[in-house]
Amino acid sequence: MQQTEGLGNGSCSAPPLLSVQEIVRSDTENVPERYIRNPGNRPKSSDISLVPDKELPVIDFSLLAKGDEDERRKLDIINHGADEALPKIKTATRQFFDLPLSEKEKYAMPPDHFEGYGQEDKAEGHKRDWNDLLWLRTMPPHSRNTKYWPLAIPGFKESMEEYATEMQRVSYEILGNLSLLMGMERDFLKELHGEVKQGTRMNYYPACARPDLVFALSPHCDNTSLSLVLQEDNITALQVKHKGMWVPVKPIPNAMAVLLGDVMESWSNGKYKSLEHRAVANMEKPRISVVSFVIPSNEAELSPLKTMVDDDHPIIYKNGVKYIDYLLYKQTKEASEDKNVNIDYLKIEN
Ligand SMILES: O=C(O)CCC(=O)C(=O)O
Ligand SMILES: [Fe+2]
Repeated sequence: MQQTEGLGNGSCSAPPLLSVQEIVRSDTENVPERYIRNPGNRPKSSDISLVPDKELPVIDFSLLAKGDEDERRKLDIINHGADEALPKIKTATRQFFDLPLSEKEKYAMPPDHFEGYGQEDKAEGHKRDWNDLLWLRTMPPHSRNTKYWPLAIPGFKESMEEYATEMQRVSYEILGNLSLLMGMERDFLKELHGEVKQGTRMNYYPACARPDLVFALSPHCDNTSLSLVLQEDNITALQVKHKGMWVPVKPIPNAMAVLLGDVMESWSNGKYKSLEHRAVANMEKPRISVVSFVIPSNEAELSPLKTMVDDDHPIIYKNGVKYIDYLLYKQTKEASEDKNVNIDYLKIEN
């Protein structure tokens, strides 16, 4: 089996660029050792082609925006009004990954950085995901690092700007509704973020000859307040953990999945759980996804809201953990341990 890992430009100082897309380009059967999970940590064969047996809740955003109580607290969202932005960002994502490696390399993620083109950081000896990505800071506009933006692709900038604006609008509406659900004023959660940051992650998962041996994306929780996942139509690959079982999230064309993250679990004193999720690979065709992350400022405090704590709901999450401290802890752990680090760091018991 040919090993195509570490596609560098040959110079000693440049870090090797890893790309699963390049691995399968020359040999579609190739699954290098570093991607093969140890037995016991593989997707169960029956989990790879999970057929949704029940419908996940679908939020009609137009009802949510009108203040409809029943629409609050659901999972997939439709009628969000971003109908033009979504297909455009999918096209832009495909166009980026279709570029030759020599072009994509121009946007390569430097070592120990999360922004740019590459793969998620994993320490030596730890298994990699069957995933290449482009991670960009997208909001606020002054945070954009355009050296990582593939501006040579016609229309990329406009598509990304439109998508970023639309995702910000949708996120604020969701945060507003969650604030009301938690007994606070509409603007409360948004303001708790400090300056609200938005990151966009474009994912590419090539077809894989052995989806039973790899994870497209390891099980994880997002370190966000919430994440909006735009999926490829017609491929069911995203799975969420519900009552100990992996449940597939069947894509609804032009809808997004809303995943609450660790920050919301802490703010809600555990009422709204950070959703564990993962993606499985498939043999037939490549898949893309685009994720919009809602991220608090470094100084934002992760403490349960006063309205979420009473005699029946004693405080179980710490007060006053700075977002940056939590993030650094989680990043160090995730890179050095081949497992999902859960939210325990934020719990008082720990
Ligand atoms: O590709 C997907 O469906 C999920 C992506 C995801 O969870 C992430 O990028 O954090
Ligand atoms: Fe995620």
